[in-house]
Amino acid sequence: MLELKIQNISKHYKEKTAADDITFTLKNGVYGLLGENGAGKTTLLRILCGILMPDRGDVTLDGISIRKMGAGYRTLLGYLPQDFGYYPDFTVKRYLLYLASLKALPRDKALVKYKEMLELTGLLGEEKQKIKHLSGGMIRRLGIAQALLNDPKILLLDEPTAGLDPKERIRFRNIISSLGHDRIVLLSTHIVSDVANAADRILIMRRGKIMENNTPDALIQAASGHVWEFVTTPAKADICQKQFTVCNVKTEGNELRMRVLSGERPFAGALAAAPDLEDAYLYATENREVL
Ligand SMILES: Nc1ncnc2c1ncn2[C@@H]1O[C@H](COP(=O)(O)OP(=O)(O)OP(=O)(O)O)[C@@H](O)[C@H]1O
Repeated sequence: MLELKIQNISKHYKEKTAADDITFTLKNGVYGLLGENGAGKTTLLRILCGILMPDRGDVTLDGISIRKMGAGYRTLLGYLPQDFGYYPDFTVKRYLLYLASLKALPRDKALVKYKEMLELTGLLGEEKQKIKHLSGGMIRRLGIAQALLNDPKILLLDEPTAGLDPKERIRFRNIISSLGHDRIVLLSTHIVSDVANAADRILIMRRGKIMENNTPDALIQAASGHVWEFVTTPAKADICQKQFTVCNVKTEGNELRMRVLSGERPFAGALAAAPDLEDAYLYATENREVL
């Protein structure tokens, strides 16, 4: 099993710190990289791809620096950038075969592989369609198809569900879940539900640092006892918004059902609620200064 080690990685853009002494190890499985916009996710993924040099630290695969591996590393890698470049006038088939040739796949293998990828991503039948005529969701699926052409052992996906409707998100999540058995999959997103079911581990990134690296269950467990629900009036809800981190608000007739984070029971009538991963993410990031 491959072991991708990220060791003391730092990256600065002028005075901005995008990666701040990051250390963690990836093995086979699906990892969700969660963080708000600007947390440093894209920077980290680009460093893992070897297309961005860190100021400090190193990334090693089975003990060998990826800088030294060069092209050998790239053959093991599949990458879906946030804004992946595609050619609007290319057909789906031409695009995938073109990408396969860039990845140095022999033609006969490419012809088999591109069909397999179309099947996996639900695009079979769209071969002759020009990319500019595909929906946003189909283009994203085409993005994952190209990233998988060389059967990569390391798959890096940067915000793959951005702009997708709920049905496409579910479709995408199902594809991701099926991929983590025999490879490293790292998926960056700021949407918790994108990784809630698919990820074996969750990395939470904030201001260039990895604040948490744990299983979803362990994160949920840590938030246990800190999530409360109660029904209140709109006027009182305003006060609560200022007092607590609010996980959710739902209208119930003239009143509001609030779900908040609190170290102790906020009111006599508040009931302890079982945390979900969204609550756990808020709990892990709320009021915690990044050291
Ligand atoms: N080329 C650059 N020059 C200057 N600052 C940059 C550059 N690239 C990123 N940054 C800054 O570094 C920080 C991390 O950016 P990055 O794109 O890695 O975050 P992100 O978590 O991927 O955010 P998003 O979800 O918005 O893409 C941000 O504050 C960003 O403005």
